[in-house]
Amino acid sequence: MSARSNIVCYYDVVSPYSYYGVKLLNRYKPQWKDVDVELRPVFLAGVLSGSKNQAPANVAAKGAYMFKDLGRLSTASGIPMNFPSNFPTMTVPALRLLVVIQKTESVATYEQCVEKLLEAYWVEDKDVSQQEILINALAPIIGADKASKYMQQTSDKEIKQQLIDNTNEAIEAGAFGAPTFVIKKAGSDKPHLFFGSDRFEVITSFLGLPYEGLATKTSPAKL
Ligand SMILES: N[C@@H](CCC(=O)N[C@@H](CS)C(=O)NCC(=O)O)C(=O)O
Repeated sequence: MSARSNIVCYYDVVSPYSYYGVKLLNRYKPQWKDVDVELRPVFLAGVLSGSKNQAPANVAAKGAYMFKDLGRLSTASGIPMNFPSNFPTMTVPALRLLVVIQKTESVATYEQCVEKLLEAYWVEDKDVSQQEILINALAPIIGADKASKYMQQTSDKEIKQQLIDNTNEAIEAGAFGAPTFVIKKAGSDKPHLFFGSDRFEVITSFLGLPYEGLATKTSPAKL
């Protein structure tokens, strides 16, 4: 049991709402005191099948709606998004790479790498299924040598297992999609699950934290 509240955000790079979830979390986080936040990579396809759910894009009407909703969310939040030309793509190499980085680098560096790979896919339309593209994207943050070394480590049994464990942990917590937030209030071990990048108003009310809405004072939407 911790004296601080705790938020674990389960995300996949393939998930556009995970992109918004992580961006918004990073935007709000500096205003939140006494809260620990962790970004934990999961394989969304595994979460969907493990919870007997299916991807929204598999339902034609949901897929069409989602496409419009993502554009509106970009306008409302001031967070840029360009729908990638190869959607969905295989993100397991990217997720395993982030598992290695989370185990090896500082929290700040890991979080920068998460944001960078999400942006590579959701803003720059890079094919993040390709090892070379992942290494080049992370080189400015951790250096090309380390990025290549970490990429080699993605074939380690322990790293593959960690991604499976993260995914199973999310399913066991009740996740059925991404982003999923599992939250424990300060002084309690009881987990509470919230689904979606649109739940911050409810999450902050639940934890008694400040929340300024999608377009904060500092977001481009209000400039
Ligand atoms: N309303 C949510 C939608 C999140 C969402 O649709 N996530 C997709 C992955 S990008 C998913 O896992 N969907 C499962 C479902 O809708 O059941 C939000 O704004 O974040």
